[in-house]
Amino acid sequence: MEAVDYLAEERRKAEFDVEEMKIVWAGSRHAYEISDRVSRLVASDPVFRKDNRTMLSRKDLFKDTLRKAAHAWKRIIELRLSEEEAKTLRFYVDQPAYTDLHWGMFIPAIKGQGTEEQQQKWLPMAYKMQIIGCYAQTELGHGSNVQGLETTAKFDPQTDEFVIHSPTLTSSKWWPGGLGKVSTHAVVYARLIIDGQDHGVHGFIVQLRSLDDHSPLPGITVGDVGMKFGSGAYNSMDNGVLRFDHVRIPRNQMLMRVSQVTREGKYMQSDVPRQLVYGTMVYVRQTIVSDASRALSRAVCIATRYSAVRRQFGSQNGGPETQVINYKTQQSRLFPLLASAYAFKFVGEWLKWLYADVTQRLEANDFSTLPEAHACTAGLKSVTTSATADAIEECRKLCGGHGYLSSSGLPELFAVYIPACTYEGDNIVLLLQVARFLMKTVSQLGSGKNPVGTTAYMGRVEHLTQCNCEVQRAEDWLKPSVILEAFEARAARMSVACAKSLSKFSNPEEGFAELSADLVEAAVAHCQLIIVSKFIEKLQQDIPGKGVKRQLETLCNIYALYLLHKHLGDFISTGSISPKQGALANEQLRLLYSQVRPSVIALVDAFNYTDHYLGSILGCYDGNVYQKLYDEAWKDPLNETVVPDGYHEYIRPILKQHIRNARL
Ligand SMILES: CCCCCCCC/C=C\CCCCCCCCCCCCCCCC(=O)SCCNC(=O)CCNC(=O)[C@H](O)C(C)(C)COP(=O)(O)OP(=O)(O)OC[C@H]1O[C@@H](n2cnc3c(N)ncnc32)[C@H](O)[C@@H]1OP(=O)(O)O
Ligand SMILES: Cc1cc2nc3c(=O)[nH]c(=O)nc-3n(C[C@H](O)[C@H](O)[C@H](O)COP(=O)(O)OP(=O)(O)OC[C@H]3O[C@@H](n4cnc5c(N)ncnc54)[C@H](O)[C@@H]3O)c2cc1C
Repeated sequence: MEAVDYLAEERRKAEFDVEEMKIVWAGSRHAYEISDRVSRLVASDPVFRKDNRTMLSRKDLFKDTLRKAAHAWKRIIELRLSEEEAKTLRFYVDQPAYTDLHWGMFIPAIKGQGTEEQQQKWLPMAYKMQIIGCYAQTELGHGSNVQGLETTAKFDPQTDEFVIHSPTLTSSKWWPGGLGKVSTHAVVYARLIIDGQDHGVHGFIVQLRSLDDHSPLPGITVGDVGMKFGSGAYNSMDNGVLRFDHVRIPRNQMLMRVSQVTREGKYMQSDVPRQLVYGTMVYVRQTIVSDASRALSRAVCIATRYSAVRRQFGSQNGGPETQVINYKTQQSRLFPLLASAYAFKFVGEWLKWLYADVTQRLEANDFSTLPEAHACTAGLKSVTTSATADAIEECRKLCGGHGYLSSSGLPELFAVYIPACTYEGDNIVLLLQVARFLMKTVSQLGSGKNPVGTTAYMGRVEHLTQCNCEVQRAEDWLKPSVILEAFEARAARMSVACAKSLSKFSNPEEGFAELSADLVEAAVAHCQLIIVSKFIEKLQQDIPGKGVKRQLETLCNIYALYLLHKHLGDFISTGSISPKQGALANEQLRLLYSQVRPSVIALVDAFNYTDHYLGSILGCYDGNVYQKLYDEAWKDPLNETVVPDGYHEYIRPILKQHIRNARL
């Protein structure tokens, strides 16, 4: 029987060229071709099957992950995939694995913090996966506060070695992915102690397991931290615990780009800033922003397709009921998330550029843009992951009861995604970093140092703290300059207000702690301004394809006005806009929802996700939801027998108790 395309009518309504939009979404025609080819390759390979994942026991899931990783590596070599293709393959295989930490943190840590000599020694082995590494920073007692780590690395001048030791229970390394069962090596962050003097936290390459039989080396206790939230999800990862009992490593295994220890035990600092020890985190935070748009677009694709298929109420004369996507409440919850997926995609692309730029500068010993890169990666990681985690849960609710089924794909997506709000820096802790950067920027205004980059708007602070929004009619909100000024005024005024409040404290640190909730809000306002402004900048590019740019303009306006509506309190209390203008923004937003409505299915089709990747019956391309849900239910192990196991022990005796009672 031919599959019916329940969404075909929706697709006919699209008001733009979806094939061209696929290229915009992918970033380039080249990226689109890679993504399209690799996604099909993964979907057609039985080893990469994942529909049974949430049913597997932890041990089986872990073994399945090892099998997939080994198979992926084999295919990468056989097909001679480029780095971009390999990363795309990892994305579509869609299962967290030790390889993420090996490629995503261990190798970048050596590249960013190792000397040329160290890179030449370690990287070839790591690239060939002859050694497998992880990133062992967090401890049982300290994660956010990196300076509070307790593991020690004491220099022994007699043997020219460091002695790595876990002095307390709380110094046990705890959480590193890939550590629990797989990694042979780790970059371990420990306090460098020379001659009793503590030089702070540094990175060290430490071998953990034998390359012959995988057993832990002497002095090393290592294992998995145990089951995590949800079924399937992040349980494919062996997050680990690790303790050192006076483990010795050669001196040349301290990562020495930032600072060095000589044979004589002299500590030397090069002219690169100490903060480069944190450089790997900057790199990963940047990748996490792009990942946010992927996770969000996936949830939105599921909820949008299902909302077009699902009907409730409104039947007239026995005709079909209303598609739930036509309810204004459904639109006002869903369409901003669709717009956010596009917004995060574009800001992720920009952040990738910013990171490449700062890396190039660092290589030329220009450290001037490092603070901004840190603030942008920290802030955007925080804002996009928090919004995405909330959005996935909203998408589940948008799918009603069926969203709660594992086969909707949403519960597992939520469970696997939410730690992104915590790992690579707790989102609040990271926003406080942004706030510090903003307060520093405000304090330097008028000192002759003009703010640049994402804080350039602060250079117009006098205007921004006094300007009046020019909106008089709802359509005035469609002007990018009006939107930008409202967001700039809000962000500038919130930062300036925090700076003023801070100046009243004699002890700035005390003031910072006291005002931290307001500071976090100012940081969010600044980050949202960046996202809005990068979306607007994207639209200034030449974007080919019938109707493509127009759709993106609509999405950009939806994103900005949705934020404005959501944070109306900020905009009005800072006087950036009036209550009347807030109401006009909301009026315009409603019109935009109606405008985008005909194209929403095509807008999620533009993500070009295979049914394999989506992993959702509710989101399948053909929309044949009910038949698939019905068929899937019968595949559940509980339905393998008509009468359940345990009937004779536990159900029958209860059912029969009235007979016994009657006999008594
Ligand atoms: C089965 C499938 C298999 C398929 C296989 C296919 C094969 C594979 C092929 C290819 C695959 C490719 C895959 C790649 C995948 C990549 C994805 C990677 C995913 C990783 C998943 C994530 C895992 C999570 C890992 C972690 O969580 S690691 C631990 C993270 N920890 C933190 O983030 C800790 C947070 N805390 C801090 O960062 C700091 O403590 C602090 C909060 C910043 C405070 O620090 P400190 O006390 O030192 O600072 P301050 O006094 O506040 O600041 C001092 C100054 O320093 C500045 N600063 C701070 N940080 C930085 C920084 N990072 N950079 C620059 N500057 C910084 C700060 O601003 C201050 O400046 P000042 O001018 O004010 O002095
Ligand atoms: C799935 C997963 C994978 C991970 N992988 C790795 C890995 O590969 N390698 C690695 O080294 N680590 C890893 N981690 C650890 C991770 O980086 C830390 O958990 C993270 O940095 C948060 O630190 P924490 O757990 O100490 O949280 P805490 O700092 O204890 O946070 C607890 C609460 O305190 C609040 N808080 C903390 N400090 C402040 C402050 N200054 N002001 C206001 N509020 C504050 C936080 O907002 C939060 O609400 C992983 C964690 C998870 C969950």
